[in-house]
Amino acid sequence: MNFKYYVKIVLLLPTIFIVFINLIEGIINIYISNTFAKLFSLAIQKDMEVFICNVVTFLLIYLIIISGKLFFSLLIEFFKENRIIELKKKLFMLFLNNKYSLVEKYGQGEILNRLEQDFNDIVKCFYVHYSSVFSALICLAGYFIFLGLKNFSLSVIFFGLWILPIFPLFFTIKYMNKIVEESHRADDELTGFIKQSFEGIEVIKAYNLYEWASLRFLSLEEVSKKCANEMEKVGTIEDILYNLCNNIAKFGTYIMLGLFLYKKLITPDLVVVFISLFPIVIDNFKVAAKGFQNLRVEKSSFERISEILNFDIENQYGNMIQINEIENIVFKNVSFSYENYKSIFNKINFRINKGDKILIMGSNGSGKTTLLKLIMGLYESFKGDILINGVPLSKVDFKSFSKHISFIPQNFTFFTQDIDNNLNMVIQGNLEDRKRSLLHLFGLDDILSKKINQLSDGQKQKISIIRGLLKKSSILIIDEPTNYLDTKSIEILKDILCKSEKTIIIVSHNIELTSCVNRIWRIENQSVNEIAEIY
Ligand SMILES: Nc1ncnc2c1ncn2[C@@H]1O[C@H](COP(=O)(O)OP(=O)(O)OP(=O)(O)O)[C@@H](O)[C@H]1O
Repeated sequence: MNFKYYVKIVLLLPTIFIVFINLIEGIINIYISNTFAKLFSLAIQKDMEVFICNVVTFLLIYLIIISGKLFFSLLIEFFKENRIIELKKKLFMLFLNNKYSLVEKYGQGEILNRLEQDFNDIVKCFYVHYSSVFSALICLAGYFIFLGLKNFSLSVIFFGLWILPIFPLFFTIKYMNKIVEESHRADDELTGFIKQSFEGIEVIKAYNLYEWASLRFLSLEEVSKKCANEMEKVGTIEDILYNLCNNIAKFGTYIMLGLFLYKKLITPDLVVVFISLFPIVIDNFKVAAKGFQNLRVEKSSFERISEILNFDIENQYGNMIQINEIENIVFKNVSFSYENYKSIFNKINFRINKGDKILIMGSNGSGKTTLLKLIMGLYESFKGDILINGVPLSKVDFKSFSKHISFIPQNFTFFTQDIDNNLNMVIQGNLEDRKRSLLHLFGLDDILSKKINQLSDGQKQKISIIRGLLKKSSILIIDEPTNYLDTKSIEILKDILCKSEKTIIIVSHNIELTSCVNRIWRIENQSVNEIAEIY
């Protein structure tokens, strides 16, 4: 036979079978309800006490299930709200406490949204999972106490039949997991692209990228839709298999009940209870099995959150050695690479002494900024030793260390729109005069009335430099300060750096700055070479 037809028949068979079973079920239902009515009146007449007892116990099981579900939902809500706040707080504290690797690992900015979403998914999954397992267990317990004590082997046979429908779910779990993961990825990419487009709308307009952006959106949307379709397909197959097994179990139950009733092994009121319990047990098992399925899908989210919630800030960052003054910073055989990327530094060695003025040079991407961040103690995942006054970085209290460091980054990071606030937040004591004189020196006298986003890039760079100069610190670390500066401003900066008594580490391609440094380093081939030492 043609393979295609064969496949079609195999796929059609379950549907035909389900229609057939439903048909028979309908006929049986009419017959059973008819018979029940007769048997009931007989049962009530025969043993009213047993009948009432059975019905009350059955109602009790229902009550426990409903109140249990309510209890679980309240518990989870309580747990969720508290944990989400705890999660945010912990994240914030972790980032403040120099767990910089986390920022690098999960991406700045995105992490909070991502983790909160993960967390909500997990809580939802846990709620569904736990409350259904709870309901299924109560139901089963009631079932065995209620019926099992009267006829244990009979109860086991029915139990075996009733759990039959959940087996197909376990076969689809693996495939479903893969599709759900792909779907998450596709959704993330689509959302990321929309966000990028919003942020980069100027570029899209300036370069006339409407068509490209629309096409990119459509292609990402298509992938997203494809995943959603796949999920729906697997869901349908899952439903067909579930319904098939469900009907087989129902069919088997009815036949056996009829048989036992005929042989007088059970009483008619027990038959009613068996039939009423059937959908409760099966439905809860199904939801519980689905809960397991979701739990597996959410495993990676769960791991991410656990890593953060289980991180013991007190132990990790408590009892650290305080740094009162930085005498020297020593790198011994330090190697570093960003997670899963090729090595940036391979066994580098150097010593920075108090009062050194070091210029770091190197081609784009050679690792200059990375080296500055390593010196500032921002990364924890390096190999080798970084020693502050001879103390390993891992034992140094980060806050007491960073107090001595001032950093002028390559990009402009400001925390409020108010220029004066951005400067004042780093100032200790009364430095109003110094602030005014620096602003004057860089030609920014009337700037304080403006907002950050009203400044030109050169003016922003100057504010960033002034902020770095205003912080009371013994080490000044500067990353490419001259990108947007005019020649006059470069001269002013050079003059300030030359006169400064601070330890200065400066990354720059600007050769003019060499005149006021005593050491020049070049980064190449994953190593740091001292190319000049000037006394
Ligand atoms: N977060 C990161 N994850 C992975 N790789 C990174 C990350 N940050 C930087 N890199 C890579 O590390 C290398 C060094 O980057 P770094 O910014 O230190 O270079 P740089 O010498 O300062 O460059 P530039 O002169 O362009 O500013 C580059 O190849 C870069 O692609």
